[in-house]
Amino acid sequence: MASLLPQMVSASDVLRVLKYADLIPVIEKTLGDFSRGDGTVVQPVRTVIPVDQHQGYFLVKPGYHVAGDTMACKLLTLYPNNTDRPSHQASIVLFDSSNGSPLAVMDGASITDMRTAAASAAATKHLAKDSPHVHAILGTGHQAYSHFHALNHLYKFDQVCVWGRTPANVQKFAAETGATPCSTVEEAVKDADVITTVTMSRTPVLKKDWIKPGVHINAVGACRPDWQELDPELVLSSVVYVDSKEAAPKESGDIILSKAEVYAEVGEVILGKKEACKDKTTIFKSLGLAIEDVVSAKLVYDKLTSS
Ligand SMILES: NC(=O)C1=CN([C@@H]2O[C@H](COP(=O)(O)OP(=O)(O)OC[C@H]3O[C@@H](n4cnc5c(N)ncnc54)[C@H](O)[C@@H]3O)[C@@H](O)[C@H]2O)C=CC1
Ligand SMILES: O=C([O-])C1=[NH+]CCC1
Repeated sequence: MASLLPQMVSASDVLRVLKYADLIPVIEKTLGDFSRGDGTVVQPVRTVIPVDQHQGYFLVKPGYHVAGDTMACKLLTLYPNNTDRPSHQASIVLFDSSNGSPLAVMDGASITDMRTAAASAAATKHLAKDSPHVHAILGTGHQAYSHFHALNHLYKFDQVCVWGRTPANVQKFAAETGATPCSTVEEAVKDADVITTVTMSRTPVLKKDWIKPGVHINAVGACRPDWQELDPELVLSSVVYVDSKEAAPKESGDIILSKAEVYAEVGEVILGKKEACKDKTTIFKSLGLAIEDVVSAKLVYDKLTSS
């Protein structure tokens, strides 16, 4: 009988084999599969358990890609106040769906960083005006780095601007990436064609008056119903796309508190079922889909087992 012990896959294994050239098209297709609504993807809205006595959250995210016959579950902790370790830590268990055996336990933090940025890249491809020149990144944490690399994979920006609340981290990010350090949000976004918000803020950091109309915004932070990254006036004056129409009204403070209407899932645009309103300001409100973790884990597993 085959060994039932799953293979352990470290962050360095993930980073060695997972490349945006492979991942972005896989995530783009998966966002479309998710929005088909025909059972291709089976994925409940995630379970979030508040760990109040430590100001943390425990998230459980199972999913099954029926057409790809792939199933996995991500277990993620979100501890916003961590200082001696990352705010997001995770493991993904990939299963053999034909017999239920666990195939691998993978580092889920590295996969989360990359698959989230790949989803934003896919959304940007469909919702931003062609050939954007300037990308502004608000935040300097893990997602700031992954979004820098994923969007650079897609576009040759003339400039990437970065703002963060901690000046030393802005300088570090700029030195490591070549981005332009900015001391205010306004300075970072004023010429931007694409804006990515990847902060842990619970109150709006980006205002409507500071941006050029017609920009595309990847709103990646603020994953709790009472957390916001975007000024409600900005949300209400934009065309709002989400990853999941089921999750957004339950989880996104930017949508719930502004009372904005969701126009479509980005997957519906990818499928050609809904319009990409590129002449307007567009927002992709990303909350993160379990199925993104499932297909990314499968990609990692296939790469590792074929090499
Ligand atoms: N949509 C999705 O699929 C995912 C979303 N996220 C979210 O993206 C955001 C960034 O995640 P990571 O980069 O992994 O976190 P991180 O902990 O590595 O970085 C967080 C960044 O936010 C900044 N920050 C914290 N409080 C702030 C405030 N009040 N105002 C402005 N900046 C503030 C920190 O200085 C840091 O630059 C978080 O909100 C996280 O929950 C993370 C993973 C997946
Ligand atoms: O999808 C995900 O893994 C997360 N979304 C917000 C925090 C983590």
